[in-house]
Amino acid sequence: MDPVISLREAQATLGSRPVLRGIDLTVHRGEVVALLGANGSGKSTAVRSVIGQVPLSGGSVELFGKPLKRFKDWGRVGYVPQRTTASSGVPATVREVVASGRLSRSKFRLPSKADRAAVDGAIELVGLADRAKDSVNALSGGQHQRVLIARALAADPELLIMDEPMAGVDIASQEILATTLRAQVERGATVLLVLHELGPLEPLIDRAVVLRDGCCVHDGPPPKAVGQHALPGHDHVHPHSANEPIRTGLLT
Ligand SMILES: Nc1ncnc2c1ncn2[C@@H]1O[C@H](COP(=O)(O)OP(=O)(O)OP(=O)(O)O)[C@@H](O)[C@H]1O
Repeated sequence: MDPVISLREAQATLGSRPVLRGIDLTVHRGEVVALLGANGSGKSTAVRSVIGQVPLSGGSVELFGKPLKRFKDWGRVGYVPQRTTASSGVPATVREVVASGRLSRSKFRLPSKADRAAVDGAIELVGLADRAKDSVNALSGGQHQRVLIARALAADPELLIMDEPMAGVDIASQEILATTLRAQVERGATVLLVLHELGPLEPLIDRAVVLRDGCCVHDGPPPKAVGQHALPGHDHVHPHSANEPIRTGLLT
């Protein structure tokens, strides 16, 4: 098995708070792994440490078998940050934002025919072809999310890391994204997803890793949703106190 992500004994402190307290997370080539856990359990921090946005205070990260410090091949990695807007304050069209995701592949030369086709293909995949020339400022929250996903797909990444890609996306669009992701997996992509609910992605998930208070408490088959959490359309974030058992909606 060929590890694409290896996080070993990862520790991170934000402010004065220990947020990752010795996490092991390995994602092998071609696997689809869901990172689950209550609000504040450290999921975003874990994925941000994988791409070098959060420095580790202990432990190590490797990407494609290389220590993060020596990893330079960012065109192989697509990242969708936790819900944010695709707009940077500078007016940009959907196409321009998605094309920015191709820069790591096109090495800042003029875009080739293949670059343009990849950008168009990514926009098509997320169902925004008719909005390609619109300003991202004119999009809804869920459409922004789809632009960010298209931006990550534009470089044809071998590894896709997505932080709650379904947040705020309606069921119909979730189905579109599930189909998009299935196509990526079929072409051999490796995927790490932070999720609250597996929803339409459930059939794609090979393994689930559950965090609690910065520690890994489960690494294995995805837990089955039961009760109201299994209902289609169930999509809410649970308020969690530190002493409450984890109820991700998947474990109960
Ligand atoms: N920049 C920061 N400075 C200080 N503490 C932070 C910072 N970012 C996150 N934290 C804290 O780290 C903990 C983990 O945050 P993180 O965003 O990784 O959780 P999460 O599991 O992704 O949560 P959610 O499901 O709400 O997105 C939280 O307690 C949070 O308050």
